Amino acid sequence: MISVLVTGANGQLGQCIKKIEGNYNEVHLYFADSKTLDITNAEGLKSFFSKKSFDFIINCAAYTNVEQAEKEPEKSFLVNAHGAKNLAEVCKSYDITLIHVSTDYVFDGKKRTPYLEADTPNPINEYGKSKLEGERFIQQILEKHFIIRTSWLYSEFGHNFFKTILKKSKTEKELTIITSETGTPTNANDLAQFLLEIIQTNNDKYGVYHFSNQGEATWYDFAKEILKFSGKHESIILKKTDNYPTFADRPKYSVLNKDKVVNFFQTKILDWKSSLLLVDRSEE
Ligand SMILES: NC(=O)C1=CN([C@@H]2O[C@H](COP(=O)(O)OP(=O)(O)OC[C@H]3O[C@@H](n4cnc5c(N)ncnc54)[C@H](OP(=O)(O)O)[C@@H]3O)[C@@H](O)[C@H]2O)C=CC1
Ligand SMILES: Cc1cn([C@H]2C[C@H](O)[C@@H](COP(=O)(O)OP(=O)(O)O[C@H]3O[C@@H](C)C(=O)[C@@H](O)[C@H]3O)O2)c(=O)[nH]c1=O
Repeated sequence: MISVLVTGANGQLGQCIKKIEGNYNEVHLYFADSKTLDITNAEGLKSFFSKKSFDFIINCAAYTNVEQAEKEPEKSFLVNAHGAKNLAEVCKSYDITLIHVSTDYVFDGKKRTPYLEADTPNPINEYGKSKLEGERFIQQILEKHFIIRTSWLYSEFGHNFFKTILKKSKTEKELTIITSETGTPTNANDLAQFLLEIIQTNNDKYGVYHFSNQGEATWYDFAKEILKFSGKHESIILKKTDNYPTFADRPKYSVLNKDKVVNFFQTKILDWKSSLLLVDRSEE
């Protein structure tokens, strides 16, 4: 039995992992939410790990409010950088492999072809800067790590663009959506499955990997497909804009190149539009 701790378990990705728990008989998952295990509390972590043992940690704990991070960057750094550092230290002490989730927002968006793992990050907002610092702490402290950068996560759980558009479509007749940012919407259920596949392969190909769904879209394209998905595309006016006012800057282009995960893990990745159709409709 492989013993795995999932931190930040009540978040979007944590809940997607919980949903598929039953498909992996050889993996025992222990779910810890932010109250049970605060990754910023180094002493609390030491006490927790002195009583329990794990082979892997999947770190789903993060500060993910991109807008708010501009106003309180210290909170974003506390969780995304120092929390990640604390976990790396614990993993080193107890010989645990850390699977850490990071973001396309570590890039500045100046490229026009999909970002490779070898491309130099240059985040343009506080959330992205804090996530990059977290990556760097892990790389400095711990050999046995997988850093999985993903993008534009959505699912039936938590807060995400998909759910925002569904909610807005219930009360508003018209939506205005940005066309000047291109990336790849990623079904968090697909990512959850990939993370458990990494554990199952039990390999030592440590390092940084990019995982998202295939293809690319603007937020406008994504909103259009969400409205189609919910059958609202004929009743709501969808307007394009290239300037939606926000506190945080976002990369204009953040599509991730997935060749490395496809080659190393032989994983099959769905196109973003096909995967959107598979989201659980009961939560709508
Ligand atoms: N959402 C997205 O679009 C994307 C996310 N990512 C990355 O994917 C990962 C998962 O994201 P997602 O599931 O969407 O995020 P969520 O915001 O849905 O979940 C994050 C979870 O972390 C918990 N958390 C916050 N602070 C702490 C802490 N100090 N100790 C323990 N837990 C804490 C939160 O708990 P509480 O609510 O109680 O604070 C929450 O349950 C993150 O690393 C994120 O950076 C990458 C690309 C895109
Ligand atoms: C709600 C809304 C947003 N937008 C714009 C604002 C912004 O530029 C873009 C995305 O909006 P959001 O704020 O929902 O998404 P955002 O929080 O930026 O999403 C990001 O979250 C973090 C956690 C990540 O790691 C990223 O990969 C990415 O998923 O869409 C519109 O144009 N119209 C709208 O009605």
